[in-house]
Amino acid sequence: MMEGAVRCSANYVPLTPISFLERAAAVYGDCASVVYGPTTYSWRETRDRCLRLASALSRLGISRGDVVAVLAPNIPAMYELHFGVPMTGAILCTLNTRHDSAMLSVLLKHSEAKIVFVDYQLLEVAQGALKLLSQARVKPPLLVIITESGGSSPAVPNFAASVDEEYEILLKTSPPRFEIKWPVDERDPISLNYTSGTTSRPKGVIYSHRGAYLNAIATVLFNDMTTMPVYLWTVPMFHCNGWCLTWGIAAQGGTNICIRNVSAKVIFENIALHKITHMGGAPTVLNMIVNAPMTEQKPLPGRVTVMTGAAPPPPQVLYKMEELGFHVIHSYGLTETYGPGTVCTWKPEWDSLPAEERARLKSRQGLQHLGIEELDVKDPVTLKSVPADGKTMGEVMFRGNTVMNGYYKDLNATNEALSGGWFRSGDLAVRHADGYVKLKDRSKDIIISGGENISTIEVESVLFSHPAVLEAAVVGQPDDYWGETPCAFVKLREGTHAGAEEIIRFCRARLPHYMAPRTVVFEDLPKTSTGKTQKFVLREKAKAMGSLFNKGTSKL
Ligand SMILES: Nc1ncnc2c1ncn2[C@@H]1O[C@H](COP(=O)(O)OP(=O)(O)OP(=O)(O)O)[C@@H](O)[C@H]1O
Repeated sequence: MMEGAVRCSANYVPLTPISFLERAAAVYGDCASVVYGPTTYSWRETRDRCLRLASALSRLGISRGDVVAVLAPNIPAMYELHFGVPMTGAILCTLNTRHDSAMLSVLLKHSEAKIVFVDYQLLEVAQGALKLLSQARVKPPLLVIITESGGSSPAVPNFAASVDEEYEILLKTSPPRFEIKWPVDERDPISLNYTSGTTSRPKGVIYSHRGAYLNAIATVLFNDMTTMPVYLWTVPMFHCNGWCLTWGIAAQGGTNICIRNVSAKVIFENIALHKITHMGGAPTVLNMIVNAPMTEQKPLPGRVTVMTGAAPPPPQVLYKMEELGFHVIHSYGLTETYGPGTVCTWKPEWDSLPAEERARLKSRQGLQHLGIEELDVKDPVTLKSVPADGKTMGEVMFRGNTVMNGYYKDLNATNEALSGGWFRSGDLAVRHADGYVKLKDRSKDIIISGGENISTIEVESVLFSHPAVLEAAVVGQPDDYWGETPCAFVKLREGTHAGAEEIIRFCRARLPHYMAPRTVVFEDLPKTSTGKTQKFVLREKAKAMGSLFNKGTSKL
């Protein structure tokens, strides 16, 4: 340290998003913080409720380092837990609302959660998980139910017999006087996020107060969120803490519009009702919006910025969103990068390009946001950067302050993921001449046919441009001659028709012959709750169909 410099509480405070709430209550005290149906809280009330929650938690025995889990949709309690739990020094573990009892019991056991907060509509699945824990002689966590009306919800028959506490009653009976347990070190854990489990068993990703603070700010900045945004909660808060905007909205004193279920109708209604300025959604949500029947669509009251990510957005969908007047921001990241890690920063000189070209440029994943020091596409063995030629593929790697602390109880996996001083994403990409990164595939999804790499994302974007195609996913089908051939799973728009031959012909006219699907299956696509297609399910199906070569068609 330079002579004369000191480090003390006057000039150094560990970074934590808890500060966002403290400031929001001071600066935006009377402004709406959380709206849910007829209920509206102000920032002062939200802070008061979070402090009550923290004092209730400590009364229930929660202290620094404990894990508190929650299984709930985007309701006010879910939002409050993002502050109330860290205020006690504990770690918030948000569970995926689509998990079954078996998976929940695995995650509850792994996380060693002391308490689990459960929305009343998810009580049965949670109780199933607790029963499995008891059967395995693991002490189940205390169950706190969240009802809609302070413990007397008729939707929960005799809940008193099956749960330990009720959320609103806990809040009512706990004083708002609570001495916040600030992080001792800003690297202390704030949350535990299990990955979506698209390609493997979920891994417990540890977020720190510092990383959460920085990623929330970076995300607010690249979403052009000025003071007091009105944010519609279409992204599940359980997914990377709502892409860190649970905390980010507090940083800007915004209003959180909570909704229990997401549909095009609900989205358009809420946008009009609350004058939404920002929202987010995986490409499947955007697809839902652009395909909404005219009767459900409503004119936008003003500029609505939509952050998309979690899966590759097809240019066609981006194009249609802009046509409807939405301003789309494309970001890419992983649970391990606190959700958003990149942004496809828009350049003014692109404004004058044709709409389709603009969508193509925007479908690229872009470059690192402010919280990430460096993003690179590298050879995974030599760690050499690939040339910016738009062709050479490498693995996307991240380095910076918004990369996870590690995987909970899995040091080997942590060391592997962070080896060489970079976080290895497992995603394959190229770098374009302007430096922007374009994802080609997950390394587990890429198809290798006759020694050539086929980017399933590229084939899917061609399929999406077919007027009858609503959704599409491409996987490798084992083939005795080629190794693998592309197999497309397609869901058609209602009221349209297209046969397999036509789809194949359409792709062959727009792609090199070897990249066009050889097989087309028409059916609904299996999805995770975070909007990703479960390609492993489709791969199994394609495998079960057997090699085309044996059927004498593969050499076409
Ligand atoms: N904008 C995007 N474009 C393309 N793909 C994206 C984008 N954003 C996220 N992804 C994909 O999502 C992945 C991250 O997903 P997430 O961390 O939610 O869990 P998961 O990878 O689905 O789960 P698991 O690791 O258990 O399989 C990225 O590695 C990438 O493949």
